Amino acid sequence: MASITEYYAGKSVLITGATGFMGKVLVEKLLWSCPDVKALYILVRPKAGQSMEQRVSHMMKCKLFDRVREANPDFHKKIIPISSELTQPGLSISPEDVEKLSACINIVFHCAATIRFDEPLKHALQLNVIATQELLSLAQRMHHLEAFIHISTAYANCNRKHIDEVIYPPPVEPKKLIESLEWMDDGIVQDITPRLIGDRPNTYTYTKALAEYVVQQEQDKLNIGIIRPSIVGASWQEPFPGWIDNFNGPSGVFIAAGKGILRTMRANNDAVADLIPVDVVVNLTLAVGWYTAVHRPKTTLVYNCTSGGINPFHWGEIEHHVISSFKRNPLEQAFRRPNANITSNYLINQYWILVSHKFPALIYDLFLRLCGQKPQMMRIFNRLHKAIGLLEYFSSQDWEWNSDNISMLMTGPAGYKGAHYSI
Ligand SMILES: CCCCC/C=C\C/C=C\CCCCCCCC(=O)SCCNC(=O)CCNC(=O)[C@H](O)C(C)(C)COP(=O)(O)OP(=O)(O)OC[C@H]1O[C@@H](n2cnc3c(N)ncnc32)[C@H](O)[C@@H]1OP(=O)(O)O
Ligand SMILES: NC(=O)C1=CN([C@@H]2O[C@H](COP(=O)(O)OP(=O)(O)OC[C@H]3O[C@@H](n4cnc5c(N)ncnc54)[C@H](OP(=O)(O)O)[C@@H]3O)[C@@H](O)[C@H]2O)C=CC1
Repeated sequence: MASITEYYAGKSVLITGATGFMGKVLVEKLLWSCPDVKALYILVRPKAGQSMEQRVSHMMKCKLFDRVREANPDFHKKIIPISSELTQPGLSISPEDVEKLSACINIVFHCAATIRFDEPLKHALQLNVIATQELLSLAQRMHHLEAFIHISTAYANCNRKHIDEVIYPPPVEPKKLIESLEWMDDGIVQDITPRLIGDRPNTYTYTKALAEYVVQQEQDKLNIGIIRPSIVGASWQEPFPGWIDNFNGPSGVFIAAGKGILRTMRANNDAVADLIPVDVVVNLTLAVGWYTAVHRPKTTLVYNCTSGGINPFHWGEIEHHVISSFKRNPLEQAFRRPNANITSNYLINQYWILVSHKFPALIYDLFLRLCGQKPQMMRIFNRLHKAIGLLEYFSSQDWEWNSDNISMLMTGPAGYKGAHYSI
């Protein structure tokens, strides 16, 4: 049986979301560990005044790609950008590119999504659900497709306490929701969003749950694997320890604490902080791609890519590690010396917000005004409070994820022993 590295040799891979946090690490790892991969087709849109080509060339200069660049200075030749805006009909891929992809792609990794917790429902639906449907339709036109791997989230079913590696019935039939929202203006959609999302905390988890369902609907036609990572953090080992390029999830909170801005946050000290390093998720993704293509499971397998069941780490411990490490390695231009407390008590948290956040911000802004400068601290705190308000749901409770399929992959007859793909 082909090893993971052997499997990818000579294959053409399509990746969505390759410019994102996880997508970049996936591209790097494929180029590094599977040097004989034939080509990586990546769907990219122009953004922020940069063309698709400029964005890709900028991305390849990133430190993340140092080891690949050193091993093969021509590595960029394997990356083939395809212009695509996923929110447009047909993913706005040109007919020529559709032909090209249909003729050569062997495996699809669908990473693109909006991961914002405050995304308006229509947009979250458009990107996370409708674009996924469009990609599935494109995949069905691919003559040599061996596997379609969809990246979901462990929190797609966060309205449950125990989460198995199954696709749960969707909160609503996606097709009906898409049809209904089509004629509604944004104001109406905003008004009914809380009723629609029900016991889920945001449009992100809601639309990711719907996306899992639409992916599963194609299981008779495609060979599918679904990966559900929990809270994806900085790299553990590869390409080097500690790589991260965003403020998502807890990383923005950590930086705010390191800058001495964040002094208090509502979280449950004893709740499991289900963090998973990005390189572990990427290793699993490549292993799942290989397993799905080679073993062709009869039904869609779901992989809960979580850490809490194996190596639990708690928010209380994180607080200690974050603060002590910023005390040892202080950040530049900190507002105050780092010192943060997490509490599960609403009133205590409100008290410390007043005393340790708002009052110092007020004083500092007054000082800035007196110096003839624009006040800024209260604005920063308001944004921080909005962000942590959206994150608290996840740091205040525990979930239990079954991870039998991950164990099967690592230790079962598939023989995946983790060499070069530690999970
Ligand atoms: C010391 C004690 C520590 C104890 C830790 C305790 C608890 C940890 C807390 C939380 C853990 C829960 C994590 C749950 C994750 C669930 C897992 C998932 O499924 S994945 C996807 C996760 N998605 C996200 O994390 C996205 C969340 N972010 C958003 O939804 C939005 O960014 C927002 C928070 C609503 C803010 O939106 P806004 O429009 O106001 O800002 P922008 O996003 O446009 O960003 C503007 C600007 O600010 C920077 N930024 C963004 N977030 C932060 C932040 N948290 N802290 C600091 N700065 C932040 C951003 O980079 C932009 O910068 P620039 O303008 O320069 O580009
Ligand atoms: N980060 C996390 O903690 C977790 C993430 N996940 C899942 O992992 C996957 C990747 O997440 P992550 O890398 O963190 O997310 P990022 O936000 O870093 O990346 C999102 C990617 O999607 C692309 N994208 C977004 N909108 C469009 C669009 N309209 N057209 C084309 N491309 C678009 C982005 O492209 P562009 O650069 O052009 O914006 C980017 O490449 C997602 O499916 C997410 O749900 C699951 C659990 C946790």
